[in-house]
Amino acid sequence: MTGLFFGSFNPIHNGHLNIAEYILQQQYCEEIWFIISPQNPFKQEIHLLEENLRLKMVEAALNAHPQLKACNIEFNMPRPSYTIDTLQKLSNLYPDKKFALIIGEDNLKNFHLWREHERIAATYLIYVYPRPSVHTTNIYFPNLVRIKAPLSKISSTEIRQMIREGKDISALVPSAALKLIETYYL
Ligand SMILES: Nc1ncnc2c1ncn2[C@@H]1O[C@H](COP(=O)(O)OP(=O)(O)OP(=O)(O)O)[C@@H](O)[C@H]1O
Ligand SMILES: O=C(O)c1ccc[n+]([C@@H]2O[C@H](COP(=O)([O-])O)[C@@H](O)[C@H]2O)c1
Repeated sequence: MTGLFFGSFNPIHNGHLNIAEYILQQQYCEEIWFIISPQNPFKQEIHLLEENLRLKMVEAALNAHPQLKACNIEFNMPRPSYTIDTLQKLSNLYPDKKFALIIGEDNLKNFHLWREHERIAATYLIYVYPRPSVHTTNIYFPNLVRIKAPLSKISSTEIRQMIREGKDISALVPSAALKLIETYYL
């Protein structure tokens, strides 16, 4: 199984990396592709760093992890980035691969608002990683797999804020991407 970890990664942080490592360690997937979305349909463009810079940070962070790859397939696709379109494109390009989605619980909460969410849920396994302060126990569908894993409070929003305030973020982001992150967000 190839896990598709969709995200803005603005910037990538240790929460993301811990999720991916846990999913590999528990053998839910053999490899995970980080799909950098230029424009989440629900996020304001103004808050997003240019996608090529976000990609560079993800590549730096994943460099030492052979089972984790950065993927820029959405860079040449229409905006905003609708996940159903990317899933279809990837399934056409890689007919022999089995894909599953990986999302945080905050995204599960809004999943019913995603374009063609019923088709996504009918076609792909969806691994949901728990997120603090988000409660979605009322949501159920057959392809939903809840990962029972340690919670992480880290968010990209908090990291951007800390950089603006001159605080030390080194414990929160992958060390291989630290310099790039500090440079791009200062
Ligand atoms: N600490 C976390 N715990 C669980 N899931 C997370 C965590 N951080 C991010 N995710 C999930 O990873 C995916 C990509 O996240 P994203 O790039 O939006 O990071 P974020 O920290 O949520 O960013 P922002 O604070 O800018 O919204 C999403 O599905 C999100 O739910
Ligand atoms: O397809 C949709 O309708 C849709 C709606 C909201 C979010 N998404 C995708 O969900 C992913 C998670 O986004 P984010 O910003 O929380 O990391 C990202 O790839 C978005 O493009 C997709």
